[in-house]
Amino acid sequence: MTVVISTSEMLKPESVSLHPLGAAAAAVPEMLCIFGTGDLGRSLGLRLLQSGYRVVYGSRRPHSCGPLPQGSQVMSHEAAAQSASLIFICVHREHYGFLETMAPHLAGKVLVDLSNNLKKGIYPEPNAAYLQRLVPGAAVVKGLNTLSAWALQNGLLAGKQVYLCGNSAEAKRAVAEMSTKLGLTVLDKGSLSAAGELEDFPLQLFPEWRLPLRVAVGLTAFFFFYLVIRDVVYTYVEQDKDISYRIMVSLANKVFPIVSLIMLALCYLPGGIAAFLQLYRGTKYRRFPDWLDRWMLCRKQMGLIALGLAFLHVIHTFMTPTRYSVRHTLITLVVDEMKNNKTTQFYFDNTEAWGQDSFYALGILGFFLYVLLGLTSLPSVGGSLSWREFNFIQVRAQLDMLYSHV
Ligand SMILES: NC(=O)C1=CN([C@@H]2O[C@H](COP(=O)(O)OP(=O)(O)OC[C@H]3O[C@@H](n4cnc5c(N)ncnc54)[C@H](OP(=O)(O)O)[C@@H]3O)[C@@H](O)[C@H]2O)C=CC1
Ligand SMILES: [Fe+3]
Repeated sequence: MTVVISTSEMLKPESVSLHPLGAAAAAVPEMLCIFGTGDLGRSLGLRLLQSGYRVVYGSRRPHSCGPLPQGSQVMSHEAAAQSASLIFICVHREHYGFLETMAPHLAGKVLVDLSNNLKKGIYPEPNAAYLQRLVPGAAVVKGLNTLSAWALQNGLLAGKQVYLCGNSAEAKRAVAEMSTKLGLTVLDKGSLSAAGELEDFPLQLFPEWRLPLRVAVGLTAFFFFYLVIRDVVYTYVEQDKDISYRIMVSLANKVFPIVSLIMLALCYLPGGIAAFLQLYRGTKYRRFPDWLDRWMLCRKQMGLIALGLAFLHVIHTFMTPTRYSVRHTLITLVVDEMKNNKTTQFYFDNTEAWGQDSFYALGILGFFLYVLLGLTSLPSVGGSLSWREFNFIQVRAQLDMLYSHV
């Protein structure tokens, strides 16, 4: 939809105050400008309109730029810039050149740089610093670049954390106010020199999962090869028996609980080390060493991996009696007994029955406590417990689970 606006209808920049003081000004929704009518521009415009703002697009081709959110206006870059004091730059960095030529029109404006790069280190300076160099008279704010057009389009913003940085406190405040109105939680990352860090965020793939996953894969590989050699290869060499089929279930079912318990220990160990370190240093106001910091930051992920492996262990254990090899062994035993007309193997051993049932009962209890630990670690659940309640469940569940399993 294209709405061409006459100059008289356009709001003059003086009247577009970011902090409307008068009641009259408050009645007119604030006008925000978006440069670029691509994916991000359109989704952001839609969200802003739904949050009660008015939106004007600045485009190279205002008359043929395709469908835009209903209620928005579209003009040339210059005209659009005049009607708002906050401008979102939804254009790729490669095309920033045109902003330099229109720098006089942008003096005194707040420019929000949302751009991302495809790879780290393609450009010598961050996109936002480049933009500030092209338009020195404007206040550049880097931020919101971790949002996606998809999330904006679908309104998946509530409580999502976004980062901002910029040299002008006033400009940052204006962008932060707007972001809060969209339902976002804003974290100020300081001056524009943090822009590079912000531009790297979207390029990271689950950063807090990397270390726990590496540890889990490393441990799994180690125990797997150890058990293959100890159980399969050794049996083959010593007894000339091929039991390699056991790799799939029996062996895996030995690896899962081992790695799971180690991961669980690794999840709670750094908390203990940190507490000892604080006692040793006599203060809690000194930074932990880097390795401990990194370890502490991925505790939740370690715990979740431990829970996942425990879950696999449960499924494998319940599946054991249904396996061909187990059924074959049992049937062979029965047939042998019948052939020899003996029933020595098949008297009912009460102790054995007690043993197995207790084994399963404790296993189920252990797994239940594991899940309880996992659930209380979720922020939404943990947040509803008092510190004492949280501590009680965490400590008790850990101890009981270890006892029940060992
Ligand atoms: N898509 C996403 O999910 C996200 C994108 N971003 C960032 O937002 C920016 C835009 O992304 P996106 O909307 O996906 O890209 P698109 O390619 O969809 O849109 C870019 C827009 O820029 C304008 N443009 C293109 N070439 C030029 C030029 N030479 N001079 C001036 N304007 C030009 C066009 O608008 P017009 O024709 O109206 O001038 C075009 O629609 C990028 O920097 C990207 O990194 C950041 C976070 C998420
Ligand atoms: Fe077990």
